[in-house]
Amino acid sequence: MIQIFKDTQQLSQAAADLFVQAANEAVQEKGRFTVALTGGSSPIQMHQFLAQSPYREQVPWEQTYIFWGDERWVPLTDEQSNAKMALETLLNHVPIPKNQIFPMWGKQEPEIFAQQYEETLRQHLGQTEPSFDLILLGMGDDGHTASLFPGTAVLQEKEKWVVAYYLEPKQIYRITLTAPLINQAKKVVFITYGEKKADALYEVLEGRRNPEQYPSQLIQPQNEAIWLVDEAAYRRLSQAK
Ligand SMILES: O=C1O[C@H](COP(=O)(O)O)[C@@H](O)[C@H](O)[C@H]1O
Repeated sequence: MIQIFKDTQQLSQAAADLFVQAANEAVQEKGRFTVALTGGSSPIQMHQFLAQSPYREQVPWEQTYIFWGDERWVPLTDEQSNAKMALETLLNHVPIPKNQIFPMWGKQEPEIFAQQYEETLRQHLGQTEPSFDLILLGMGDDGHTASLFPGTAVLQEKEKWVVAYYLEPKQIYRITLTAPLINQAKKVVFITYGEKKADALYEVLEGRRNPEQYPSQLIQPQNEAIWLVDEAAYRRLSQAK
């Protein structure tokens, strides 16, 4: 499902609304809410809404468990850290217990950390049908999502939930949830805006199937993904209609 917004403020507010709704539904149903945040710049405005009234009071923070969809393998003090961004724009401003926040960063080797993160997820996502209540995703100009980058081996992963690997072009380790786990989520929301995303958005949603080049095509959750896009990102799709 695609929802189109005039500007990033309206789009980010809609994302915050979906967050509040998913959180309350999950807590009503089973007493807790598990969510994976996205990194990059796209979620910042949504975080700022959630950190302020009236949104701040509408989220059951005491019952919320925060994970990440992906991370650059850098300490929490590094400007590249997705967790640092989320702490500064959202998590440091809301009453969430600190032991319910699970950044993708540790002192061990990234591959070992990935295995341990998966074990932690297995303890939190439920036994019978393990799934996140909500996964937020962004999309890069190249069609990547989380750290599922074009042409990487992680795109073929069928078993593991979390994978760390060296991303040669960017000269950095990345750690990411895999498509099989993302697709088990109860709700997946993409936050995508800006002219620079227009070509990739078109290819992902209307182009021929080619997830090696456009990994966002791998995201096909049991319940349809919700794409929140602005008019600039939607431009090529609107021309095609
Ligand atoms: O590297 C990453 O990029 C994508 C897209 O970032 P954005 O700045 O265009 O929003 C992001 O979704 C991912 O979490 C991040 O690690």
